[in-house]
Amino acid sequence: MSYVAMPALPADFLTALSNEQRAAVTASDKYIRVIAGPGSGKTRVLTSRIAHLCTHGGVWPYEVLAITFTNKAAKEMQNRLAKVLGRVRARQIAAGTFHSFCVQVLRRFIEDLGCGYTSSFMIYDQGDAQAAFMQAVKETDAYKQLDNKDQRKQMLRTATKLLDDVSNIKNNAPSCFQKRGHQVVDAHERFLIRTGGKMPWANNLEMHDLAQAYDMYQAILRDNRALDFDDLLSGAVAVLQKVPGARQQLQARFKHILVDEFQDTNMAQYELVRLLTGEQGSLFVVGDPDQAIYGWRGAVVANMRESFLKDYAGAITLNLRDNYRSTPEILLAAERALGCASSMSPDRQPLVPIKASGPRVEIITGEDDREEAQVVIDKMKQLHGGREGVAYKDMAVLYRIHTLQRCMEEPLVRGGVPYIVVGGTKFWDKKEIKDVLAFLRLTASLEDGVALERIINVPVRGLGAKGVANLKAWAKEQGQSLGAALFAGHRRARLTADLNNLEGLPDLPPAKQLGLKAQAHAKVELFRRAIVRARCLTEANIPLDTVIIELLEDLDYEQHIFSGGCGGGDGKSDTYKLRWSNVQQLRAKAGDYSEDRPQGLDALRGFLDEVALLTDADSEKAEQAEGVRLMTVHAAKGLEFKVVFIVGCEEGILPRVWEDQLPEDLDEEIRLGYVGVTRAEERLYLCHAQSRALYGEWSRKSTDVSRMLAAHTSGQLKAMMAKTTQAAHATSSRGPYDPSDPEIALRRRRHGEGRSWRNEARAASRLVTGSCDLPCFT
Ligand SMILES: Nc1ncnc2c1ncn2[C@@H]1O[C@H](COP(=O)(O)OP(=O)(O)OP(=O)(O)O)[C@@H](O)[C@H]1O
Repeated sequence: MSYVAMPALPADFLTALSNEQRAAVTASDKYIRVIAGPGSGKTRVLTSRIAHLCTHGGVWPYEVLAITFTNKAAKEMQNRLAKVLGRVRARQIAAGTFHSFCVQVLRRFIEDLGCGYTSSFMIYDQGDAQAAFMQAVKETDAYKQLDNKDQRKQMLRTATKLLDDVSNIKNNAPSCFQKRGHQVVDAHERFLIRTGGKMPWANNLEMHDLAQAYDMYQAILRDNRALDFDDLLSGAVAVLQKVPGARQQLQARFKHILVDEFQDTNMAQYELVRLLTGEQGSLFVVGDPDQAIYGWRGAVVANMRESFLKDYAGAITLNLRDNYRSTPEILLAAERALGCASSMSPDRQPLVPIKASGPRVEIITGEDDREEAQVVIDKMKQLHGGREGVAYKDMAVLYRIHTLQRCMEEPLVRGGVPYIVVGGTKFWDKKEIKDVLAFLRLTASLEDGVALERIINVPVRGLGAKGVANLKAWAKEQGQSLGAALFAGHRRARLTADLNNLEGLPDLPPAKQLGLKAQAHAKVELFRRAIVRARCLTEANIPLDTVIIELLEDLDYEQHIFSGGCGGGDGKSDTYKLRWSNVQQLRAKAGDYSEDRPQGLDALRGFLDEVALLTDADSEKAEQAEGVRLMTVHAAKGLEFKVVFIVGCEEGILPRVWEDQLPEDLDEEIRLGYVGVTRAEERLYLCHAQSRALYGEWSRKSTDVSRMLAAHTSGQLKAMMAKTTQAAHATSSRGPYDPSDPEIALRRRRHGEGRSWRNEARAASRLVTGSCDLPCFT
């Protein structure tokens, strides 16, 4: 597998570019939009343009802001640039994701907004936000009015979905920071009317209930001095809108802004870029509307398609059409998949393969999902053990939904094929890691109620729900949050000379006053002292990893894991060793992070920020480790593999189809298929099962083959394929891709003669009537 090899930039980096890439790198226009197909070298272009600006354009590195899709991409970009500019200059380039950039803006300017937040705010990740939102929903009238327990449960279950709505609302109403719920919901409604979207929450809560939940949720965040991911964006937008000094400072610094994956920007991100660019800045955006796959989380493809040209007078458009990644056969499959969409960009340009012809795209048909998986695994073994000797790490299995991961895992284990799940249960989502992070968050912010709630009874302190409720009631009596009440007087605490103990921390009130049993009371006191001691050690600039060792020892956390407190048996089992080694890894990561930085609370907060801002694509799986990669198509965005298997190419799975689906949602599913197909460099296998059990169903149900796969195999396309591939294959030593190949024909028959091929026909007719351009392989 290559996690898209970034180009090493030699001093003469311009010569390594194609003509169209060089045109994009050297263009001197102020506003540039580059529409770049998959595999066309966006990353190379972005990196080279920055190098060019700094070496030939008289630009200082610190004047450049590069917004990348992942933090990892930003780091790699800086490493490559170091080869041209030198490490010191490369480090001056501000490169990161939208969220990490916004955190920096907010740490510096949030107090100027006068919204009550200080620069030491915490960042709530998805899990924390969900916990806070559950609490908020419970406070709504709609919830309280339900007297039926099942209905209440149902409402809480849908709260996760509602949180997505809230997230979309925030992202589509860029001026919403700290506004009231009804204003924000109204703004979102106007946005939806304007863009023809539908009200996502209508079947769950009325609008005023949603507005109320929104207000409650924001209040919980405020009380905990926390911001969620979406607040980071809208907060930074608010800074740029309302703090003229900040805006001027940032505009004066970032004279050259470059944004990758522009098709996936939401309204808040678009507005942020607009404000940062101002009148004077230059803006270079790269993206591909055909790979827009994040509409469901608020991305607005029109930002790239239309708004950019309207908002930036004199903007030019350049195209990168050459595809360096995939064989013509794979690109043909990609074009066909995309041809199933009901609409496409009017300005889209077909991909041009640079690679020579390769093996044909194969269809794998299983009678059921077990057989599908088995055939895939047999194929992997054959490729690995055969003449080509393809390494397992160069193969990927992509799927639309996580459930399909499980169908693959067991046969992989049985077949002795090593594999790595990318973006599955991530290191950072493991229970023990979440616990330790909650201890650290509480250390950094003693009022963080969500972190406190998670670990108030971890390791077990005999509190139970009643004990916690009594503690909360006690805090409420004093008009304080639980954190504020528990840690009151912490400022008076001092470390003893040997750093082992605390002096001056006032004791908790007696057990009776807190409504606790004596033993629980004593344990809460120990817990409290452990956290305050960790805080004092941090403030005394003790290295972060040492603070973690001390804290976990004070809390006796290893014993907690040893005795199965995190699940998975007692100390004899491997689970204990695994969990404890995860904790050790976390400690080491904290040590690495803080190694060349000043210690103290800022280092702790910086480390927690970095962790909170990790994305799936920042996955830390060792890139060189052997093993087939398993991941969703979303997680595969931006990656490339020699061999790709897309499993579950069935209607309802890829594309996912649901009731009331809007045509644009279906088109996004089709684009997702296109993204999947274009990850393959040399070999592509489109796989499906004729019957499948999904979502815990006991029996397998028969399936319809995906329209994208059907479009690929359609007989009606044969003539066109022959015509369009002729030129491309003229220079190839191998024969052209031939769908009439007996092997495929056999598989198709096996798939079921007489089956309704309505999807195939529908897709084919769209192509035949020419509603999409076929690739120009000339
Ligand atoms: N001028 C070039 N010469 C040779 N190889 C190139 C050139 N430009 C790009 N490549 C290679 O093409 C592959 C695809 O490049 P890259 O991953 O940057 O594409 P991309 O446009 O970001 O694709 P996607 O949008 O699909 O993620 C990489 O392996 C890259 O090294």
